[in-house]
Amino acid sequence: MSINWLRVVSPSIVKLPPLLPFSYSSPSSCSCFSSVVVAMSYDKELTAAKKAASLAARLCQKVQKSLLQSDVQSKNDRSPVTVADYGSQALVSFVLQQEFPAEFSLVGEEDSKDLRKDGAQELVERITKLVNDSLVSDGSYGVTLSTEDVLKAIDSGKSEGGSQGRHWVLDPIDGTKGFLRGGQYAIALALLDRGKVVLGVLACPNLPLTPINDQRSPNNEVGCLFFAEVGGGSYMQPLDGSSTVKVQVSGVENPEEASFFESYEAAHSMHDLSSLIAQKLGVKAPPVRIDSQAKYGALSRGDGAIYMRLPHKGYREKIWDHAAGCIVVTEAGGVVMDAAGNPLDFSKGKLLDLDTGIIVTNQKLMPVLLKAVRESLEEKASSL
Ligand SMILES: Nc1ncnc2c1ncn2[C@@H]1O[C@H](COP(=O)(O)OS(=O)(=O)O)[C@@H](OP(=O)(O)O)[C@H]1O
Ligand SMILES: [Mg+2]
Repeated sequence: MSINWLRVVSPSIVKLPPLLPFSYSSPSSCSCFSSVVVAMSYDKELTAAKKAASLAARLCQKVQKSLLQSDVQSKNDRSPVTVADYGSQALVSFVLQQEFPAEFSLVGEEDSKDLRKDGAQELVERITKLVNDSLVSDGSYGVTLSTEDVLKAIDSGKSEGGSQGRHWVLDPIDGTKGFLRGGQYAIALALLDRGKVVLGVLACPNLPLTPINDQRSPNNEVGCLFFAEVGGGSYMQPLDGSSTVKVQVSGVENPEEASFFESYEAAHSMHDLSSLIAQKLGVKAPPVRIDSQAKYGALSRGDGAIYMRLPHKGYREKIWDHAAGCIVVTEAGGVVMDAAGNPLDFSKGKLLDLDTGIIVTNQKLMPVLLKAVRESLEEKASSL
């Protein structure tokens, strides 16, 4: 890796030290894991998670490429994302089970119910072919899966998670709308150990390797893999597996200089509320709207300083939409909280039990962001 390349990428990306062999006490502000010191290494799990997510990313890239090249694709045809979603979950599940046959539990977004219905056979065959092609190109396992093997691998994701034992947490394609649009999406994989997120991997096939909106360096090269292990920092490498860099969140202290991320889809986050909060903070830059947990990845390397996710009333957040992103950001020095200032609790099963929304920023900006969020929520409530 050349130092010049590092300089171009971002001032907040610094040279890579070797990965630490053991985890150590986490910063008290970190919301993803325990403040108890646990001398535990998850290196083997991290290596497997990176491999699984990278393979799944390649599978998804292949499907998205053919989707975008196809001019007969109807706007409402969700079959490409369906095939890639299930294929990604089957592949990740298969790889993790091969690596950890003794102890395996996966909380995945998908299950095979719809695939077992009449008329789904052709879909299942397409998924199986994609998975087998990926396994052949990897060459590690020397097996060919049957359609039933693939359905079983998908269904291994039925765990409920919780506060006991270890559970993998997977969003096989986070940002399905972005995937269909040709925009951002992510394969998000995390490991919970006794209810705490201890590692996370975010494969973002369409995220530029250089900072988003950087006028000086064109975003020609895309495909980022972010990964973090508790106590070991956050890292990014190109999806092709070359040079790794350590990443850090933005050090911006003046909110006027901060730019913020939010969901691309207005249905997923209240853009009017985030705009009010940004106004209170004096943020000058317009919002950066991108799909999926690619937002956490981009924030972890300092592309922007704030991420606000403020779903409409009644929406319940799922752990697979935040677990990997949360540890990637906290290990990069950031803070992830709900809108009331509580850390996220991943030990309660598939759902997060939280107040109003999720906000993410660096340690310096969090108090002012929380204040602006509280005031804006009060104003919104009194105007109803
Ligand atoms: N109504 C509503 N409110 C809030 N969030 C919702 C809602 N509906 C869905 N989702 C979840 O949002 C995930 C997509 O993440 P983003 O909102 O960051 O990206 S995007 O703007 O939708 O593209 C998306 O993840 P995927 O389903 O994996 O794509 C959903 O889990
Ligand atoms: Mg999702």
